[in-house]
Amino acid sequence: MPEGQIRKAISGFYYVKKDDGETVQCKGRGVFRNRGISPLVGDFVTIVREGDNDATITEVHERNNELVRPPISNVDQALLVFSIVEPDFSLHLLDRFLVVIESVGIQPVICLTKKDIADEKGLQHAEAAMQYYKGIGYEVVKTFIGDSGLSSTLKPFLQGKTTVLAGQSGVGKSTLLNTLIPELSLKTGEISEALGRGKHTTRHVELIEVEGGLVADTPGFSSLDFDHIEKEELRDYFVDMESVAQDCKFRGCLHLKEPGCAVKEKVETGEIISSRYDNYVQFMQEITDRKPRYPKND
Ligand SMILES: Nc1nc2c(ncn2[C@@H]2O[C@H](COP(=O)(O)OP(=O)(O)OP(=O)(O)O)[C@@H](O)[C@H]2O)c(=O)[nH]1
Ligand SMILES: [Zn+2]
Repeated sequence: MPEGQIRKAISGFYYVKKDDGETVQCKGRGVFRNRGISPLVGDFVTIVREGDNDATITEVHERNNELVRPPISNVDQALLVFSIVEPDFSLHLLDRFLVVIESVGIQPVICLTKKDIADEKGLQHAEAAMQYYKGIGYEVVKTFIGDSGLSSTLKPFLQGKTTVLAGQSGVGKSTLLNTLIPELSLKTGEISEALGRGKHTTRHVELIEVEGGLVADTPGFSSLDFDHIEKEELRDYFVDMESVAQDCKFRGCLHLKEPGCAVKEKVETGEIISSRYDNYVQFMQEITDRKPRYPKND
């Protein structure tokens, strides 16, 4: 039976790109609903043909991961968009995004925008910070509006991967997507403000082939809470801490008040920047303060 990937979903129909390159419109089987599975864009599926133009999805293969916003599965990478100015670059927000993205098993790539309007001070601040993040293994790219070389800058990152864009409002996600996928024409800041609330009309999600990879055509992923993260897990999402944790005196060290903590030593010497550690402590507090969750009754 043919296999393929759901690239688009609109009003009950799924558009499956088969392994042989053909795209087929498919219905989902009712049986999925009974099992609580709803096929997602990004899913690898098995289909059966029913006549020339119709087909049904008979099986959804196991997912590597799935996101709620945007609703897609099997995402490899998030392009984490941060502007150097307007809004100002924030290390706190960067660490927050990194933790959330690492926690769902997606590789982050940091993308700095608006270098064309950044002043010397803002640029230096962001660049100094980026030296550190590169040092702990993160990829960093810089872009600006109207950058004609954008596709080739991003090509090595997009190739062979499924990518979503993430970042706070106004950083330039739609602008980036429009430059990468010119036929999209997503509304950017100025226009959407004029239209007021109307901009949040629901639209379908699609995975579009760009530079040898797939990019979700929607700037999603803005939920930044730690609801799904446990206290003992948080440290694993700080790569720089995780890599020295084996030198802590206590095996289960949370790098807080424990004696002989290798992480705190590295913060003292400056090998781990203090903003990272401060953010870790603050996120830990948020998780600790979280109200206990009770199972829902419905
Ligand atoms: N100067 C400059 N302006 C930019 C750049 N990128 C985006 N902008 C502007 O910043 C504003 C916001 O850009 P958007 O692309 O709408 O930002 P967004 O991240 O999609 O914002 P939301 O839709 O609110 O999530 C727009 O006015 C863009 O024209 C850039 O690199 N340089
Ligand atoms: Zn420790």
